Amino acid sequence: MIRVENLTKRYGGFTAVDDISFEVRPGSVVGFLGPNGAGKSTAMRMMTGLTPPTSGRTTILGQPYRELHNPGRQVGVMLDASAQHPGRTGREVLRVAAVSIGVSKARVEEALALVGLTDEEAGRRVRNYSLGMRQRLGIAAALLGEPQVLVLDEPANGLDPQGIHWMRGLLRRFADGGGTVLLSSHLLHEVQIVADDLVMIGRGRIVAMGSKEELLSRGGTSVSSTDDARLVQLLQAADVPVSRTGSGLVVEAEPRVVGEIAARESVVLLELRSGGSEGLEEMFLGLTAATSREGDAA
Ligand SMILES: Nc1ncnc2c1ncn2[C@@H]1O[C@H](COP(=O)(O)OP(=O)(O)OP(=O)(O)O)[C@@H](O)[C@H]1O
Repeated sequence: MIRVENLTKRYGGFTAVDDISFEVRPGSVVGFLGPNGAGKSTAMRMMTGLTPPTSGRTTILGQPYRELHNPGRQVGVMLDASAQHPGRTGREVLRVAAVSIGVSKARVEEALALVGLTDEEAGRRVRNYSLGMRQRLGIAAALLGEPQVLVLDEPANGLDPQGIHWMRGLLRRFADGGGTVLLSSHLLHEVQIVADDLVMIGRGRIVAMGSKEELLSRGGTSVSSTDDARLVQLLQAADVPVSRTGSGLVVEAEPRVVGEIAARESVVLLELRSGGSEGLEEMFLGLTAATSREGDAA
C-alpha cells in the first residue's frame, strides 16, 4: 500500500534523507522511529507530495501521491497538527476540509466523535485548543475522507497517557479493518505496543527495520537472579554473550538456554524474559546514539 524506494533528499551539501526503502502492507501499522532531526518529517513530506525528492520515489495505493485521483479520500495525512487555522473552530476546520475533498457535513460529526472531541470543544476556536486537542483535530481531519491509508507525523505528541492509549486503539482498529498506517515517533514506547513493524532511522539512513517480534528477539533475553555474578560466570563458561544492565543481565540467547544453565547450577532466577521493551529500548538508543545530536556532542 505504501512503497518507498530509494528515497533521498539533499539540501545543498546536507543529506536529510539518504536512500531509504521500505513498505507498509495493508492491515499493518508501521512505526517510523528516529531521534530529532533524523529525517522522518522530510521523508513523510516527500511521501505525500509536499517536498520533491532529490531522487527515489514513493507510491501509495500503487501511485505517487500527487497522481492519486482524490488523495483526500484515499490517504489521511497529518504532518503538523499546529498548522490548523487558529481563528476557526474545530468544526469549521473540518467542514472546510470536508468541502474540499467532497464529503458530507454528517461525516464531520462522525469524525469529531471518532476522536472524542465534544460538541463544546468542536465549537471552540483552535487557538484555544490544548496540544492534545489539536492532535485529535488533526487525526479527525486525516480520518475525514474515510481513507485506506494513514500517514501521521508524531500523532502522539502532546497526548496524555489516556490519549495515547486511545490513539493506539484507534490505529489498531483501523489496521485490523484492512487499513494501512505509517506513524512516526521519536519515542520507542509510544509506537512499540501498536506497531507490527518498525523502521528506525538516524541521520537520514535506515539503521534497523523488521517485524517488532524480530527486533524484540534481537534485543536478547533479560534475566536477573539472586546471584548475577555467578550467573555471568556460568554463561561466559558456556560461551554465551552476556552484558550487565542497571537491573540485571541481557543475554544473547533464548530464555530456555539461560534457564537451563541456571537450573543446572541451582542459580535462582528472579526474572527471565525474551527481549522485552528494555532490550528494544537499549537497541534503539544504541542504534541512534551514533546518529543523534547528543551522539554528535559525545
Ligand atoms: N528545508 C530545509 N532546508 C534545509 N534543511 C532542512 C530542511 N528541512 C529539513 N531540514 C533538515 O533535515 C534534517 C531532518 O529534519 P526532519 O524534520 O525531517 O527530522 P525529523 O526526524 O522529523 O525530526 P523531529 O523529530 O525533530 O521532527 C534536519 O537536520 C533538518 O534541519
